[in-house]
Amino acid sequence: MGIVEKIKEVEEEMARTQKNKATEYHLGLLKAKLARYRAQLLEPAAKSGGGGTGFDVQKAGDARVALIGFPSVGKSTLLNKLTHTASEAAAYEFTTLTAIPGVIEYKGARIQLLDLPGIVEGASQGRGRGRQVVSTAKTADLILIILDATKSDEQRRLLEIELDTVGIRLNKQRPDVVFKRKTTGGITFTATVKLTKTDEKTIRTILAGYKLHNCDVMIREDITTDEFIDVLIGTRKYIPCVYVYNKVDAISLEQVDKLARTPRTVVISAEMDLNLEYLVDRIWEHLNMVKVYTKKRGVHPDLDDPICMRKGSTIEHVCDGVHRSLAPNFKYALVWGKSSKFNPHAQKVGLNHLVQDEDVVSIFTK
Ligand SMILES: Nc1nc2c(ncn2[C@@H]2O[C@H](COP(=O)(O)OP(=O)(O)OP(=O)(O)O)[C@@H](O)[C@H]2O)c(=O)[nH]1
Ligand SMILES: [K+]
Ligand SMILES: [Mg+2]
Repeated sequence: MGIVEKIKEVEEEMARTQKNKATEYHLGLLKAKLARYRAQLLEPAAKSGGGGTGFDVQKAGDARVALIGFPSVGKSTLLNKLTHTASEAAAYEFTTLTAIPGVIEYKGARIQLLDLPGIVEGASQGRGRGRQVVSTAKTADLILIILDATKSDEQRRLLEIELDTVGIRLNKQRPDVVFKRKTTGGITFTATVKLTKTDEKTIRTILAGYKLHNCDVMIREDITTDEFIDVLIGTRKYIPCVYVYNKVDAISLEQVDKLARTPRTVVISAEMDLNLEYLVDRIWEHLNMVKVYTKKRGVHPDLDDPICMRKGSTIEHVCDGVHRSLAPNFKYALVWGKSSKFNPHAQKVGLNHLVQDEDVVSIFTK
């Protein structure tokens, strides 16, 4: 039996099993099994067709944004409008057959935008080029889910399922769980908060299902059973996403207004150039980018050429952004701005100092 059939079997068993206290552990086991099969399905070595590798497009710029959607929702039209790239756009489905990169230049940052083939329901199971598309999506810092405003909203849920199936967790944080494998000593289980959505017994059942008999588990957040399995599997990607409804030129103002009020949603018309600047602003915001200006001694900072990094970056990242030789020869840095303890005055800091948006940094070497 192939993995796809095995998955189907487990899914059917889960559907048959009534959800109650008595079946909770059994369902937990099935969930773990399902997660394992799905992980296998995406391994490059899997025999069941396709493999799990994405399109081979080199990462470029300061961040990567992937366009995901069903065929003919306007992904290529959008790429062409936002970047100086020509990706074929046409009225028939599956116009785009591979990944086409373009670059958005914004606030001194270079954001790579990836146009991808349309995916179909079941993409994650290997239908169409779906597996390659969703694997490529895993490499993105932000996913734009492109939706056709003239079509049913079911498309959004279906796309979310496809991405979830390949291990992409949209708009979620990695669960706050410490998990350590050991060679002896059995299982140590600690929860620092009250667990209302899962319990110790379920978790121990799952650990047994994975043949994990020696490990430390410390749960610091009220997680679900599924979230615990995510931690065990370990290869989940936590990626923010923005829902983009295209073709709003073709629906009523009332409908546009309703869509626009949904969280994390932007309404646009790629063809009519509606709201595209606003979309780029939101892309920037959700990428959580910070830009830092560097300053040489005795001169003003260079405001035209900031270094752009993801939020959570340090002085070490700033050094690497200037030149590879800088960090190894680093002595100290002076930082002005929000991250300085003495703002508006400078603070002397080391490589581990976290920078904030619009900081000015001077680096001193040995
Ligand atoms: N009314 C309207 N039509 C649009 C808009 N954007 C794109 N289209 C049309 O939608 C059709 C599909 O556009 P594409 O850009 O090829 O769509 P795609 O998502 O890249 O399609 P695939 O590559 O086949 O998956 C074309 O006929 C476009 O002219 C829009 O904002 N409004
Ligand atoms: K098309
Ligand atoms: Mg296309």
